[in-house]
Amino acid sequence: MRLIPLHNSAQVAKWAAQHIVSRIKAFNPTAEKPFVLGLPTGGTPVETYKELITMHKAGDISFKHVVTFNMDEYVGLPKEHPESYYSFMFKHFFDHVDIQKENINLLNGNAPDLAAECQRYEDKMRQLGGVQLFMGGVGNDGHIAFNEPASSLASRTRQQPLTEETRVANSRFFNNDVNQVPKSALTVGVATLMEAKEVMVLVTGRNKALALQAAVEGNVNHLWTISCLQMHPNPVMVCDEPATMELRVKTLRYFQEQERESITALK
Ligand SMILES: N[C@@H]1[C@@H](O)[C@H](O)[C@@H](COP(=O)(O)O)O[C@@H]1O
Repeated sequence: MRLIPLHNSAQVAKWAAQHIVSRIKAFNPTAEKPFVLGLPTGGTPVETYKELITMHKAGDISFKHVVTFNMDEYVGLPKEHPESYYSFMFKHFFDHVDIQKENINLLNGNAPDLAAECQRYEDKMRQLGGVQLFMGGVGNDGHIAFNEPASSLASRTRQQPLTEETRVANSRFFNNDVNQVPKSALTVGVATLMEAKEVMVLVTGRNKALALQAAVEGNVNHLWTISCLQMHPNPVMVCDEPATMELRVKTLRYFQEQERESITALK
């Protein structure tokens, strides 16, 4: 596992955006061979999307041959609702870059057959040769995408009930009214994420410190689904200082030493 310990969330956004851009460039995508990028929502990645937009506007990167798959979507929330993940993605990213509309994939939380919708999503990812890089965030309780505690580590894309903790955390986007937060979501599974060539998770803020500890120092455990990354061949966690508060000094020093070059290379 790589852990990139940075000072603040602005640096996390910069590092993550530069990493995505360098992966896309190295892949050299074309219409026939697009780069498949997995994307999250939430407060954490907003700054990274801003950095990507800045780099795009500066002419550093094109998303023309990038195909995206979002991690999750609420069930039953109209897609035009300002807090649907569909609306989020257009507002914070898609509307500002040159991605082609037909290359955008989001789960439809209003599909008449939700199981079929999840299968369609899995099939489409596979047809495109799988995800090259999946970016994610993490919930306070260590969930990745909407793989809530005790999700099977072999789970695939499916409907998942949301825990009270997650609904309370996300009520900040719904006028602080937990009753407005949908009770379930469609989410890619842990096993779906594990098939991506690389998984990059952004972890910022003191409230993510226990999740980061579980991911890096804990055992692989379905109660902290983020810990699945320990079994992934190519995971990278990018974090700020407050998120490292629960790590052992020795753990943190190890990664600071290990990643010195990549940290100093940050422009
Ligand atoms: N389904 C999303 C996750 O994908 C996200 O990682 C998490 C943390 O969000 P935030 O970045 O707002 O803390 O929230 C939601 O539950």
